[in-house]
Amino acid sequence: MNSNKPATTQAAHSARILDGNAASAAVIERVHDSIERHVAAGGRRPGLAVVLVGADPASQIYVRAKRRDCERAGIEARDFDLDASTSQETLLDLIQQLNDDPAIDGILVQLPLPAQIDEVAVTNSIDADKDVDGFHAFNVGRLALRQPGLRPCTPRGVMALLSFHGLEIRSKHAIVVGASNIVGRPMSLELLLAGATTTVTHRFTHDLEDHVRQADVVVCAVGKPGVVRPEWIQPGAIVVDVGINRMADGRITGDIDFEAASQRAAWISPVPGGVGPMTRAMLMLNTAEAAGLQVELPYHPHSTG
Ligand SMILES: Nc1nc(=O)c2c([nH]1)NC[C@@H]1CN(c3ccc(C(=O)N[C@@H](CCC(=O)O)C(=O)O)cc3)C=[N+]21
Repeated sequence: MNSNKPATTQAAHSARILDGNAASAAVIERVHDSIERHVAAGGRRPGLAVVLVGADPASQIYVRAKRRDCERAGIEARDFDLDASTSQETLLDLIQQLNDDPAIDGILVQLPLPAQIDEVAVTNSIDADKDVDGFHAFNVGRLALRQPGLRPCTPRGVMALLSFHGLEIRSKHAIVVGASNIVGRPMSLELLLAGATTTVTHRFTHDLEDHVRQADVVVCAVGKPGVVRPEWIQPGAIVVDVGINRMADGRITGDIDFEAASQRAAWISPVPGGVGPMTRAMLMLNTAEAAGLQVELPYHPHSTG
């Protein structure tokens, strides 16, 4: 990554990489092992319904990657590609069928949805026990109350990425930058449950710099580059970049200047190859768990006690 830089600079200051590709492959392998054992013993192969409404190019890329992950995990993917003009009623009817289908363990409706469809109505129409995205109000409530339930894939994936690299965050000061429904807010709950002292900043925060400067763990989920400046990062901090931004040349980059932040952080997640693959691995894990399987993880999860 820094191969065009002098080796001395690299050795003295470069952060270690939170390798999402390696961690994701290890998780998917364990999911696969668990499923193949289950199937060999006469069990039914877990099924995941992937519903895509419309042909948003980014969504198509993610959905294609999820289908590949299902093949690697041994999950049966059932694809439902609906026209962009699909009515809410038609989508709710499909979800009802999938809720009632015993061969389907997980239902994922790719977001964002077209404007004529109410995302909240759709999310809450999914059987909470098949809600492998963890977006249903029941599951968000269970997470907040520290009850067992399906958890949102990206925050769960961030915790798994930290665990996989042996990083303990209990009693550390964590900051979450961004407070969205699907990343920032559930991320703050995960960190809180793992015992981090957790600060959440968002669009109305005035003193972002001061908060970042005090953080041992920085999770950035803004969705645009440059909001968190690398010089604010405390030397030795753990930096997790959840942002995925597409540049003019089609390549993707995170929210944080990776090269500059690497000179200060002890650990940093790259984009691509950091949180993104973990989100997808957690989808496979959630689907196996929704099917009632126990998966032996390749790491010790953060204790939430
Ligand atoms: N119901 C629903 N659930 C989601 O989980 C969901 C969604 N809707 N809508 C869109 C976002 C986005 N998202 C990504 C997942 C993986 C990568 C990923 O694997 N990224 C690769 C690179 C992919 C590339 O090159 O484009 C990486 O970071 O290494 C990216 C984005 C899931 N989302």
